[in-house]
Amino acid sequence: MTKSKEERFTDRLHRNVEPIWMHTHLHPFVQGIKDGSLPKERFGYYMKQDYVFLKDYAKLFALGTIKSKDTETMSWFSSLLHETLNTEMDLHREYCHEIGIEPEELEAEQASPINLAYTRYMLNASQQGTLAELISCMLPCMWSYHEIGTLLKREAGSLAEHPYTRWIEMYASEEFGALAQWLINELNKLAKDKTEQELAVLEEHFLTTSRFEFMFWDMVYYGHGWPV
Ligand SMILES: Cc1ncc(CN)c(N)n1
Repeated sequence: MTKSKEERFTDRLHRNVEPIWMHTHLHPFVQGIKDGSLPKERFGYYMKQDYVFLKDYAKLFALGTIKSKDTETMSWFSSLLHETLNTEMDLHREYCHEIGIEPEELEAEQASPINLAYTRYMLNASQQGTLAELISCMLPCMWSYHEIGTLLKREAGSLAEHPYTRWIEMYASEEFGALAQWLINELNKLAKDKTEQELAVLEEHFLTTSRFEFMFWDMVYYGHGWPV
């Protein structure tokens, strides 16, 4: 009889959030990207809010270098920071340019309540906590987007005339997947020395930020802003 493969810590994390991620994949905003039916103005609002999000999200990678113990780990975080600011945010700048959103408008965009709550949660937990806490906060962002991109690429059919081809291609790409995979591997390494109590804290961060991911899609779809 073959021995079943040992479960990694991130398998456990993924299993716990599967219902949330499934709802995320089926969210009308994500489905609208897939079939191209999402109105350009809605996509533009998402691009602007996501740009604000990424400005803060990128700071987590800088914090990652501060909390790293060796130059190889520092170098990975520095690549993640560079890719986010230059490759991923270039996509946002390009889409905004095409939609007619001026660079000044993009730079001046203010975070919606959900956006603010999500980034403040991650920045706070990452500043106060360990490197493992930092990665467990940031991981649903990278991992769930790669899953979504991969699924959409498989399900969308021809992307030749599709309005959101570049978005799908970026998040489905091997390059993006490799960055998410590095974070997964790193978290599994760090988890090996943790007590069950410490693992439960990591699990909580992963669950909370997975919920925020869903709420972010919901926010850009329905346009939830400040009530007054
Ligand atoms: C809200 C959100 N989550 C994740 C990603 C992928 N970096 C993103 N761009 N925006």
